[in-house]
Amino acid sequence: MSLSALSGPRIRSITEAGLPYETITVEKLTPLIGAEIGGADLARLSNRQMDEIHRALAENLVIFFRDQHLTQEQHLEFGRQFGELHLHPAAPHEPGHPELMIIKADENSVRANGEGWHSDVSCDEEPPMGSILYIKECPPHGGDTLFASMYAAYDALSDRMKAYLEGLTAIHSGEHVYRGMFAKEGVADKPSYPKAVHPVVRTHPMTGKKALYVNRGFTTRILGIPVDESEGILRYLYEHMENPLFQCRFRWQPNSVAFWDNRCAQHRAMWDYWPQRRYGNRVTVKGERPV
Ligand SMILES: O=C(O)CCC(=O)C(=O)O
Ligand SMILES: [Fe+2]
Repeated sequence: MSLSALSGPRIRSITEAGLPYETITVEKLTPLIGAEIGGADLARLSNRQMDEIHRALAENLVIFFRDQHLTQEQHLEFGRQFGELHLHPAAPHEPGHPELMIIKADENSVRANGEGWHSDVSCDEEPPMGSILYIKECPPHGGDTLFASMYAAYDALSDRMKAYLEGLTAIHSGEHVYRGMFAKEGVADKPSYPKAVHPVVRTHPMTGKKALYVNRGFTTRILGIPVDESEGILRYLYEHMENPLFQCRFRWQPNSVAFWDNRCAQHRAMWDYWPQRRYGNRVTVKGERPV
């Protein structure tokens, strides 16, 4: 994301925190994370609604919309209003639309997308800022998605642990995640997958708040400490961040949309509905190098 994208309406919307919303409704799922937004048709948004959606995302980390009827183009266009779109390094996409990732599980699946806790594509040098998942078909129950606040997980660490983590960096690797993952969907493997080094604690560029930034999916090793120490610390941090106190859980209906901020939230999809089918598309917005 360019620096100019961080000025103007985005900054203004954050500074309005605490004021009532005028053009949308915002119903929190929990005090710390998640809110359902009403009164917004994502295919037709006023500038004021866009500002308020920005602000609702910054305040709630993940926001949900019901009963949306978007064409593929409208889904992409909604994403573009938040920045350039990200191309997934491995996952299948809709024909003719490389930015429209397919999220699908049915009776033939041996896996589903996002079954473990992760932040999307954190193995990229510049991991995506946000992901906009539009589920079109889902079972009557099951297939929920869990989200966890990495601000809350960071805040709840002891001062000693915060001091210890300060300045540490970790390797995030896509290799073990993506190699062979989409073979069944007919996607050939690439020669290599992204790998990056990111700070263990990052500062959110819009809110200025600190968030834990290691995840079970991609983070393989904290640098600058012995391997066994890295394993021990990562194991502790993963257990810590999976405390239900930091989470919300979204129950999908057909035509729901979830928009999460990968910089401060992790998520995990529940594949508890086999052999039923769940289908949708994800549009992913590019982000910046974590600092
Ligand atoms: O299917 C879901 O609920 C989430 C899957 C996932 O991890 C993603 O779309 O990034
Ligand atoms: Fe994901």
